[in-house]
Amino acid sequence: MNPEQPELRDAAVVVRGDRIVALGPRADIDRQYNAARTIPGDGRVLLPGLINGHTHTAMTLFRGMVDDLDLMTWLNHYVFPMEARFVTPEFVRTGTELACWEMIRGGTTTFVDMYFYPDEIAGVVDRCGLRAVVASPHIDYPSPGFAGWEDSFAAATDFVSRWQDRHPRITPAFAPHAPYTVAPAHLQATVEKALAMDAVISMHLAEAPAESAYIEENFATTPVRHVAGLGLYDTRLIAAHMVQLDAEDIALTAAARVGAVHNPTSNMKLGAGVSPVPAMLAAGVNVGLGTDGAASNNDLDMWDEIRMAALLHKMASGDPTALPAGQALAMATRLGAAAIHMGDRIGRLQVGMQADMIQLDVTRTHQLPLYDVSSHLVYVLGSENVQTTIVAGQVLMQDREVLTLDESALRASVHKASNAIRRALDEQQENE
Ligand SMILES: CSC[C@H]1O[C@@H](n2cnc3c(O)ncnc32)[C@H](O)[C@@H]1O
Ligand SMILES: [Zn+2]
Repeated sequence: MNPEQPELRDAAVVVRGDRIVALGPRADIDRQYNAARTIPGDGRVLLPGLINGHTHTAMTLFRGMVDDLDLMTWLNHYVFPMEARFVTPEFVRTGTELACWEMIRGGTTTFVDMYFYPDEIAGVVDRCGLRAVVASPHIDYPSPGFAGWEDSFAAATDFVSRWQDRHPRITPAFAPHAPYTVAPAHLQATVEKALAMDAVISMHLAEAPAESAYIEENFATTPVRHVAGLGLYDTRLIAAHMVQLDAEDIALTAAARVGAVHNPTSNMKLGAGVSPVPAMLAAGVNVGLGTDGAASNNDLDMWDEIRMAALLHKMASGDPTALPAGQALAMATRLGAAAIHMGDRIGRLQVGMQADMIQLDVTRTHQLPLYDVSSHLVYVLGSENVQTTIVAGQVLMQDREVLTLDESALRASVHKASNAIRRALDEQQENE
């Protein structure tokens, strides 16, 4: 994933503290360094850790709650009411731990989260060792813990000011929900605060036809031009979805260096449409990949997203050369890092970069033979091949054992939280 350096075979990487300090042929490294600890790499591919550019981690507890609906029905009739009823700090702690467990097992080392009770999320990130952008949500309607815009925006501002530059692996951010749930004046207020505090903004943008219709009817423009006109394109914006775009929107996005995060599984499942990813990449937009929440996916497996993206754009364009394997892989690593405004720190195996790395086993009989590494990673392997997950030089999983979370305690908490949700779903079914 370092475009200047070809794939290395029989190589070694040296880590000191949280950084990569050397990499090259194993024989050279062995001569120059006397490592205190060595992790063998025979039969394994070493890659930069995967970057999930858009998710709602605690929604793992809503996995499979309701399926096969369009975005607005799913949100307004099911998700928002269930969130109002069940989302508490404890719910978020358990759901985020479950998500982090799944991400560590699947080789995701960085994620961008937008969910309620962000201090709980930051606490889990601190303990489990992952890296995250934790974005504090604000929305014009009542949401868990808040009556509406005023208090949710005040809490987001407080969260960003308390976490900015405080933790080496946690980046706080603002999260206005979407252009159809946050008024223009409130989006402008977010821009002012984010610029003053040098903070990132993460938001849903141009996701589905209903959003475009609402913005066209109320503001006579597209969602992208609407938010760009309010100043969001002058900030370090991470725009999730970016499906409903025209050529002018794409040019604006490229020029503003706005990061776009493509969520192929969620877009397909909610019938939101096909994001013009090949056109964005051709225009120079940094396009990353995300899972969205487990309630619209229904997992947080980035290998699925990589493969879905590579296949979806071939099918949608009728062009089998669209989004080749290497480009799909770059979207989950190097390009994804740039899309979330962290391209100087993560996404590449290179001296000076953070030591966020994963090892995949490539020796399983049913997955043989291996001819081309990129092709194999995208079209053959999956999360079950990830053997080792390392973030900032700390080993979070070795030989598929997660070292930083307690699996049996986590299973008990998930059981407790999901029992209450199951009872509510049963009641709802009885009343329908
Ligand atoms: C304010 S961010 C958290 C908020 O977003 C909701 N959400 C989850 N997935 C999506 C999506 O694809 N589009 C729009 N909103 C989404 C989530 O349920 C929370 O309420
Ligand atoms: Zn989302």
